[in-house]
Amino acid sequence: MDRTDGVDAVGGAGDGFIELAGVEKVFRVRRRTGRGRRREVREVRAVDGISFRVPRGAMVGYIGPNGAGKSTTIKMLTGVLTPSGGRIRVAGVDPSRERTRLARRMGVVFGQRTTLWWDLPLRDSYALARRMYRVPGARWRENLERCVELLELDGLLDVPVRQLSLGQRMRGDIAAALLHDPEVLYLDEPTIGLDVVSKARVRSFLRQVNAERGVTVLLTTHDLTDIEQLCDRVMVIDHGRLVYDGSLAGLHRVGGGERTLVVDLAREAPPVRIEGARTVRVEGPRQWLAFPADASAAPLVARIAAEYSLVDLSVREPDIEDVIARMYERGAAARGTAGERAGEAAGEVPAG
Ligand SMILES: Nc1ncnc2c1ncn2[C@@H]1O[C@H](COP(=O)(O)OP(=O)(O)OP(=O)(O)O)[C@@H](O)[C@H]1O
Repeated sequence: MDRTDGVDAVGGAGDGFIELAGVEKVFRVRRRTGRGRRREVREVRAVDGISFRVPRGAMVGYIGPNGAGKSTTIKMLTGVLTPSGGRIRVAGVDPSRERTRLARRMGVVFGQRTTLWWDLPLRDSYALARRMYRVPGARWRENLERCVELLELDGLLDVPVRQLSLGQRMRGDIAAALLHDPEVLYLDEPTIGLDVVSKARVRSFLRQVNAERGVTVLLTTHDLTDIEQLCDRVMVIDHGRLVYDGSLAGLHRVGGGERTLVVDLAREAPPVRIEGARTVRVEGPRQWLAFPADASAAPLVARIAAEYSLVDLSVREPDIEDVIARMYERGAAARGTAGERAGEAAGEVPAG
């Protein structure tokens, strides 16, 4: 398999701005069971020996099914949780030991929760954060202006957070995470529940922040389009273990899934017949065409446009759950730890 440009192979050499070596997190859950209401302690291995390195300035996807251990990893990276085993370094610092020192250097967005003050307008939330991080006034104003412009927050700064739509609130949260010039940004489902337009805005902003300021970004998402549009590298976690580290195209190759091209024609037509795709659904002028997930949609679009009158189109990524299930079916999720595979030349390694 070919190595992805700019990708730091798992456990390989390079500037590991974020470094995890054999990291584990075990939760002990107490519950009362049976008639006697006996107390039982159950162990949940949320993260089970994960190793990877992310170089400074990279934008990396961290994906997996529900309960895989993504949020737990992010909480350990931010220092909110202490690992049960292994070692974490972010910019050379142990996050759980020096959480406050690191807090100034990182931004965090949890898509399902806001870090903003619910009853305050965005502007006041930002002013409070500015005092907390002690950012010089001129720098703060410059950052705020840039975020307001790129995230289209103008007109929203004086609205109390609870009155904002989900998309507006998310953009407000992303700005809040960046106003103190962090070197690293952790995003946990930043596009969850957003409409297409808001998703596009958020993605374009993240691309700019990464390119212009060199902010290192670790992104968890259920939407593979986020990964496709933002990340050269994706890591897949399942049951607390890293099962893949490489490019999205490589993941599709080992997962062997299909993407769907949704086309809107000018009028109803019989199922489209073109080479490289098969029509799986027709509803009025809209048709769904499945094609191999590691293939490009561009030639298909060109073929359809040449023969049909095309009004609109979009590409849908397969579900993460399906991709991972197929990886296991095909035996592509290899045994052995990610660290052990460091010697292998591939950037696209099914790890496991
Ligand atoms: N504080 C906790 N106490 C006990 N178990 C926990 C705790 N936090 C997480 N877990 C368990 O650890 C496992 C991993 O959870 P985690 O939230 O990290 O997964 P996730 O990949 O982020 O999932 P999702 O996509 O659903 O948010 C799950 O089985 C979860 O129930």
